[in-house]
Amino acid sequence: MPAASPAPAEPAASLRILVVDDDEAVRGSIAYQLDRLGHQVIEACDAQWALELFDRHRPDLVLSDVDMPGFDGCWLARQVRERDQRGWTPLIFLSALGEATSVAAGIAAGADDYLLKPVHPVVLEAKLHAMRRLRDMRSQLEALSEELRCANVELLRQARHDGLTGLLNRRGLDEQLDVAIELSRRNRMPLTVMLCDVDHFKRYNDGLGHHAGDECLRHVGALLRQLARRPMDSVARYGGEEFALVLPDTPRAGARTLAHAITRIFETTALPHPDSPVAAHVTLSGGITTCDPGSATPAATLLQRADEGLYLAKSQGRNRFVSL
Ligand SMILES: Nc1nc2c(ncn2[C@@H]2O[C@H](COP(=O)(O)OP(=O)(O)OP(=O)(O)O)[C@@H](O)[C@H]2O)c(=O)[nH]1
Repeated sequence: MPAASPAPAEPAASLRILVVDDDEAVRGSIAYQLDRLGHQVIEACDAQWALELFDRHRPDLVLSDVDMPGFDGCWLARQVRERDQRGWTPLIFLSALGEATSVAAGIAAGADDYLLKPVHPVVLEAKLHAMRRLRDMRSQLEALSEELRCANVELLRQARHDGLTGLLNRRGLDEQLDVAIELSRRNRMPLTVMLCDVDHFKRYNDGLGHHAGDECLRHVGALLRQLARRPMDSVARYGGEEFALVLPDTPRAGARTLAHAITRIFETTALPHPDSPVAAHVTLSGGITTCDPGSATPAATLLQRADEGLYLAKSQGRNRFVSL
């Protein structure tokens, strides 16, 4: 019975292969075989030159002799693995040294396979297919881990932002506030915190429906963002219809100016409020507190003072800001 011929290998996608051998005839013969299989070949006659070419071309695969003058294949394998820490380049040793200890040392140095020279062309082709499969798996893994990384970044972003307005949520603001307090202490800058609340928002919802209420909150958020637009300013939806602003390097006078601008922009935008005893448009009440340069007042104290100011603004007739 005729010997079964090897199963035809799937066509190999072109690989960039670094061939390292000090024997020009051996190197040329391997390069010729690889070239015929459609691969792109880079040749090096010693380990040091191979490493330079590896850095320059980042090949898909390294085929290297082990016993070479100067640095040997094991040295090359170790260097490649060191440079490869974020990825993985398959490396196969082609050697005339077939003792078990040589094979073990080659694999320990970082090789993925160890073939005895001369290598049968069919065996070499089969090994290339195996390495290509591994390379493709690695690419898929890399793509997957990049997807996961992006998903994690998005999850972190969502954990700190409010879905309705796109502003920071309470958690995001608390973090920003801690950073702002520390910065204000170190740089001896004043720090202002404002809490604002939409006046008679229950009536707004009751009159126009929750959907319109949501739209109104988006609008309020956008207006506040528009005014508090310094790079270090933070605007957050702090809860239901309550918004918070953290304004580093903002003294009392600056805070008053901003509060005035907020009241004015709601007047000029005049978003109708059909059932507000305060005005025909949506209005805000707010509490303001400013800590003096370097005082490092705790976050809870600042928020409590701003909340007391807000309570006073509500009780004094709404549509105003009270600074404490
Ligand atoms: N549409 C909508 N309404 C919300 C949301 N979160 C909270 N609210 C509503 O906001 C209203 C807040 O009502 P209150 O706390 O009584 O305050 P208010 O009516 O604004 O009255 P004052 O603050 O005293 O001026 C409630 O009706 C909540 O249901 C939201 O995400 N969307």
